[in-house]
Amino acid sequence: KLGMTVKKDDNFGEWYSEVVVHSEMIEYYDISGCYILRPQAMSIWETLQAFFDPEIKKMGIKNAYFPLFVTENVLQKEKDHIEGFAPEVAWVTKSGKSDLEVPIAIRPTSETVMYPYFAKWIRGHRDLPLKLNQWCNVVRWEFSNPTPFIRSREFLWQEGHTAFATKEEADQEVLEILELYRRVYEEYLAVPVIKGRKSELEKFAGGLYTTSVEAFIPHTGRGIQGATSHCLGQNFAKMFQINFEDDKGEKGMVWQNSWAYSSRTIGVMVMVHGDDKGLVLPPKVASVQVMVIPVPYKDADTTAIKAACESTVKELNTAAVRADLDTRENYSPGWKYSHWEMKGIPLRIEIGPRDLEKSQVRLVRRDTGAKVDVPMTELVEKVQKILLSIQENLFNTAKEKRDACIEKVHTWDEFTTALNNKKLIFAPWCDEKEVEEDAKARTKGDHGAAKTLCSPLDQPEITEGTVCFASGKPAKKWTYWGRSY
Ligand SMILES: O=C1CCCN[C@@H]1CCCn1cnc2cc(F)c(Cl)cc2c1=O
Ligand SMILES: [Mg+2]
Repeated sequence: KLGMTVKKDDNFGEWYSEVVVHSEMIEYYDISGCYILRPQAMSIWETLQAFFDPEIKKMGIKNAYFPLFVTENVLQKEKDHIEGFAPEVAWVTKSGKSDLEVPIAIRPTSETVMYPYFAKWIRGHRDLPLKLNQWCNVVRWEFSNPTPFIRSREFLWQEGHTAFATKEEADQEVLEILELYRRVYEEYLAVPVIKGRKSELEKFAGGLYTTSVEAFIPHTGRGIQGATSHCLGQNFAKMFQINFEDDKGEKGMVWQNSWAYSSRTIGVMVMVHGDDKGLVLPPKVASVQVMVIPVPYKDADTTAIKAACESTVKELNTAAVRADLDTRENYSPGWKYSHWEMKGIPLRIEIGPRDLEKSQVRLVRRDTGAKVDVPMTELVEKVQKILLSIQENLFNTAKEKRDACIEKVHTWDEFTTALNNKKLIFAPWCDEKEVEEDAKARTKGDHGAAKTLCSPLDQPEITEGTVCFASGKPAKKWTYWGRSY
């Protein structure tokens, strides 16, 4: 395989496409907007699932699996739920040569698939809370620029759908799930995110309120929604007649939530950490954390070197470090270094004749390129420490870069300047829908309009007299604004 040819600073879109393909995470497919997830990508997906699934089970959520297909009349159940989404619904209209009697939609999300059965299963308050999740794919036939992991016509996600007797229970779960999403990004993918609430304009129209974790890509100056946790209120309970008899014998409607993260998480990680050598994997999601490479010298004892590599891998694997070795003779050490750097392996171990003599190995970090010689007797402890340090360094570096992009503004002029400087804008806002709509209209351009990303749950104080940057009205919230994916 050729090396990287595009630099991250020169052409981000082409760089990104090259990284995901050359790191062997993605293979492009002959249907636009569809991508093959190769093992490295799938193993990251599985690692995140291995964290998230037990966590939601601890919260009493059970996995189920609902059909991929939904009938037209059920999908159309509620106009405002699918308002504007209709063009992206994919339909099955034939089987073999014959047309289907009634066209069948492929789920773009599963509210309308699930909620008729929630109505059937929920009768009394003893049937509550009902808390289901499914790990599945969904299809949205979008036409705006398809991007591997970030925007694809089919993607993997988990979608949680829960129903409670009281709003308080729903409100609490929304935030518990949001904290899990923060952990997926910050503890596993080493990507800093902001927990916040979506504006009335940006929220899920079918719900009561939407919370999200928002990431930011400094290179493009664009925000990206990382995951979302909605409180649906009783909107869907009304639509689908999901009510129950409470303990006083009265009929009440349930309070619902729905929440999701998707394979988009992987793309955000690539964008944030990748560099001009290719992918950079945080150790916690790296299927191989350490690659051991023999450095044979012309007359050196290659057998002894190979044996040392094998015992090094064995020792690391015994200590639950995911290590592998590359002893292929038809590739030079140099070729292997750039190959495994391209694949994002966090740590490389080189073992040559000099290392053998001194009973040491050379460790090379993928994040900083730093090299350190370590006595073989201290191998495991040093490798474990360095892997932790790489995980932390990736997060801290990403956080510093993200924070350096944050610009606090107070006026419209400061806002537009910051926007054109690709900043993540933090502004006092009157929280009025028309003002956001107006700001969007005024910032329309070939880079896309500015929009609210979220109002952080952790709100700074609004000092007396602070006015909205756009309308001049009294400010109600500090809100992050920017262009987004
Ligand atoms: O974001 C989540 C968490 C997990 C469950 N779903 C919600 C809302 C999804 C919004 N949404 C998003 N996209 C959609 C696309 C569509 F074609 C149709 Cl018909 C509906 C929707 C739609 O409702
Ligand atoms: Mg969409």
